[in-house]
Amino acid sequence: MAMDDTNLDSIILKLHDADAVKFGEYKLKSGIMTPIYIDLRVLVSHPALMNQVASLMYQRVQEEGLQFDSVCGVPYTALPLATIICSRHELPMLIRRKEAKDYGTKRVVEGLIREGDLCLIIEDTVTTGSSILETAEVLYKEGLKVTDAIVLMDREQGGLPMLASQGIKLHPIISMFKLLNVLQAAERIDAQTAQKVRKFIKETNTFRVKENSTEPPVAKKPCLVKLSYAERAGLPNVHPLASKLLKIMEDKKSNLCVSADVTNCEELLQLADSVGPKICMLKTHVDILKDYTEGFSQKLQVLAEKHDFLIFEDRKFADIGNTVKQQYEGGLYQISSWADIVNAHVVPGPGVVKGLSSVGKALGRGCLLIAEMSSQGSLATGNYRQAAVKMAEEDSDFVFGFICGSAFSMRPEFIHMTPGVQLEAGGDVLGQQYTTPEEVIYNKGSDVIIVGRGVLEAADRLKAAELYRRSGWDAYTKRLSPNSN
Ligand SMILES: O=c1ccn([C@@H]2O[C@H](COP(=O)(O)O)[C@@H](O)[C@H]2O)c(=O)[nH]1
Repeated sequence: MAMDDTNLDSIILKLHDADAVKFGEYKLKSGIMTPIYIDLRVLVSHPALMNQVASLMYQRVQEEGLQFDSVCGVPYTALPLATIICSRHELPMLIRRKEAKDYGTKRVVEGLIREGDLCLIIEDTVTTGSSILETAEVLYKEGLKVTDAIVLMDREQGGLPMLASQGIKLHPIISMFKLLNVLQAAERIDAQTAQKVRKFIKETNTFRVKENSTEPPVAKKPCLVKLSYAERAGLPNVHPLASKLLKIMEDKKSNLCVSADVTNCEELLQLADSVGPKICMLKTHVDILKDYTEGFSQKLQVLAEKHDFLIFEDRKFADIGNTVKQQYEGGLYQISSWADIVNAHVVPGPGVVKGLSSVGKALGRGCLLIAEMSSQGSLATGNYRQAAVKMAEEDSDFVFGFICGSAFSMRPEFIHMTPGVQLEAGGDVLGQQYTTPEEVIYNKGSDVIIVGRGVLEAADRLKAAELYRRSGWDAYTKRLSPNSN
């Protein structure tokens, strides 16, 4: 059975009959209101149609000549589609859990996993492509490769080029414009409705291919962050503070955070004023200051405003929710009143984020989770990073990134920041380990370099900050260049 237009048209009309295509006012996952909603969950009540859809999807797999070792449906709507395809054609299937069990095997992907196997993703509807990316991220972490995804319905709002930029080629069966044409021709909708939806789709494209780029979006080797900081700042799900930081980084051409590990307020303020134009963020350890006063944090905020950088208090909260809430808003330092960003260990579990969020969210603050540490012998290894990702995804209205050694989240709205950076790789006598800006930003795909002693111990701190800024920025522009992989 070839996928001819008549067959496709008849499936579109059947989907409309089954109420899988709805016109009105609906909210998308991104929060945007849409005049058309595709609800393929209804397919489970229409087994004949479900079978036809699964056939169409498999037909596409064959037409494209896709080679793969296993198939994984994006939970939950695409799961029965993947099951039908795998059962009919005797293909090994993987099931991605949305929530890892906290008993038994604790697996996030069920089925036989062999390192390096290629997995084909099956999805019902694509808008921005973020759900496919989330599933691909989980599969990557299990050691699998993902290069292709088959989707029944592409809303044509940027998912295809966004996924291409991340190394995944999307194969849509039905496009939004095709759907509208068929429904209009069959007089299921009038011209005005069709036009309104077309206009909406055109105006709400969530991904822009770089201007002056003549290249079509082609599938590249999977790369975590091929988008520019500016592009990521405009993503629909990005945290407002992450968006602000990404814009600052783009405007100031700086992915440098200076770690102001000095012990008196005046020196810290002088440092902030001096290196301010070179940095996107200043990191503090307020509890090492000998002479902290409330006036100090006010002056620091003035400097942050003057030089356009964010303040990150590296407090590393690590207690139960009720305690961190008090540590964050109260005590001597009243951190929540002046620090844009704080961070937390994931050891206590989600309560630590909930406690901090109960104070910081309303103030527009944000949080980073410590997924890895730069110190020798750190115990934050293995599943630890995965736990941090899960916690970040559950509270992404407050958590917007990670402290880590390399980028691992496939969600471009999360920011990765890496400490332990100097111009020469090495370490100190107390177990700190250093890598270079090039390694961190270009090879490891992280977004921000955090530099302390590399700047603080230099004879000329401003000159050193400029060296690190340039080094970090050059590595970032190299990463974005079309020839890099
Ligand atoms: O894993 C981590 C987490 C935080 N840090 C902090 O970053 C700076 C690094 O200072 P350097 O002088 O550049 O070594 C420091 O404030 C640490 O507390 C880290 O190093 N590693």
